[in-house]
Amino acid sequence: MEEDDLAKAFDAMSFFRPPIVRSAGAILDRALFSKTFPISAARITNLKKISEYRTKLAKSRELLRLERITNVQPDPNPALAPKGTKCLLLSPEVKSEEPNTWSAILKEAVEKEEVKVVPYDLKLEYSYWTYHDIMTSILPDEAQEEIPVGFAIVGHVAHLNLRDEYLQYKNLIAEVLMDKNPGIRTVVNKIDDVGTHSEFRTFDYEVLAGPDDMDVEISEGDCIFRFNYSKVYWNTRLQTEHKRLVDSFSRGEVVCDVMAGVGPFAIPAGKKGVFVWANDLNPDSYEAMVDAIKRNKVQPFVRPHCEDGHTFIRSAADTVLSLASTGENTASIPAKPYRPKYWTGPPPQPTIITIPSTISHFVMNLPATAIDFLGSFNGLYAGHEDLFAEDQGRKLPMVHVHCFSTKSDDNIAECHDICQRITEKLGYEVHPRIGQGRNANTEHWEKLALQEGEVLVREVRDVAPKKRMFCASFRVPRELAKTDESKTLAYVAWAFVVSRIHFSVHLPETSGY
Ligand SMILES: C[S@@+](CC[C@H](N)C(=O)[O-])C[C@H]1O[C@@H](n2cnc3c(N)ncnc32)[C@H](O)[C@@H]1O
Repeated sequence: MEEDDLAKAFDAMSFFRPPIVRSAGAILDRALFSKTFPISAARITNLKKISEYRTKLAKSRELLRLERITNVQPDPNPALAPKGTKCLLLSPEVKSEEPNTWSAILKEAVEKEEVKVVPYDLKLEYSYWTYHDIMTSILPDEAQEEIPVGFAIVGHVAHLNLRDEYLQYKNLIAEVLMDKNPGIRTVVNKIDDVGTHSEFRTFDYEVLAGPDDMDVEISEGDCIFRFNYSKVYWNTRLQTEHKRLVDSFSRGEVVCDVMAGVGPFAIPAGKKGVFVWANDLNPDSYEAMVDAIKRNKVQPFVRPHCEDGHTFIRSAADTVLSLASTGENTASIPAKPYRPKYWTGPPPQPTIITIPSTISHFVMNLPATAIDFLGSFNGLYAGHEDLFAEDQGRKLPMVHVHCFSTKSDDNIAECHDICQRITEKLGYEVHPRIGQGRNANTEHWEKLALQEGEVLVREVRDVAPKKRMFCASFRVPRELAKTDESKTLAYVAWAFVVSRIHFSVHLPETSGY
């Protein structure tokens, strides 16, 4: 857009403003938002010339350019409109009574009697204005600076987290939000911090508009999930993290999702042919995950569990290992029902896939406390060390543990903080991966070739002004997988004492963090 074009667009924006209706706190009266703007229109006498004049008047920049309003309208004259006469809406600068405001193009068209410039009343109603327009018009001056715009949409539910100063307008905000987002039927406001309500990371809420119906259906990662949003954890903002980890798993691997929720890692992973041992302690999450497994037809790949993550880490490793001994280490994938019309051969056979005997990845997304679960990896494969002997070509599992830390520009202090916490809980000293870019591509763990004790700390998202969520990935150390727990407990106690006396980490000058 040219500079004066921009200026014109800006003028039009400031000309077409909704009426000021300072009724915050009161009932939303939609009728008060109707406003008539006296502008002009070019009546086109010959219908066939509409498109020609539309182009010409656009060129002379006299055509009205207003979002969501088409500039070809029925003629304002009630006698002509039914006959199909059309007009082109003009910019507010073009006045029907003042030919000196017309361009040469317009003047010439009028002289040729192909166009007549007539007054036009453009009526804009409540339905025209955006959420932001309406809130600007309703809220008092002191509340204009940060009009609430951020909310999560989970199915038909809009989830607000209003700041205290906006609570007095909460019902108005909710009503307008619902009016302006046709897919939203219920608006709720969070009334405490996630996690304070329950260990299952659910939240207390208040319904601001619509029915108290929290049964939602959502789609993520090409999968459908149905759950009650008040009973289970769901966060739309984790979509990228879910996809990132799922993309990094390979078909045919075994993944253990220790805190799986309703399955946003597990179900899409299953859909891509990854075997998933998926667990959540919350019975409602477990139920929703069972439903999602059926709904998305991933039964051969995803096995749901409902137990404490501390014990699940070990029981999952043991179960996967014992499958071969009981002959249950295969999955049967039904053949696709489609067959060519004249097929006379035998029905297509299911595909049988062998499930590996060891787990390739553990996912632990419970950022507030997941690091505390790391002790369970001690002795994970004690007595089965030969499984990971050099000649077996098998790697110890990767652990992807989510956690919170502080926020900084380079994440260096945070990487060390996270590694120190992992060291303490694991009973094995780990350190940040050196020379790794802050947000390294993790699609191929093999290519990253993490060394034993190296941790790749990846930023996930900011959760508060001073708090960031991370995902720390590392391979279970060989020593640790075979260590018996009594030795580890002694190490943890020793590490704890040492960390209280002195703990310092030096970052090599070449660090790429
Ligand atoms: C932050 S949510 C993450 C859920 C899911 N992975 C996701 O990405 O949406 C953490 C989950 O851990 C579950 N949880 C809490 N304590 C647990 C425990 N001791 N063992 C297993 N799961 C637990 C909660 O019920 C919740 O579903």
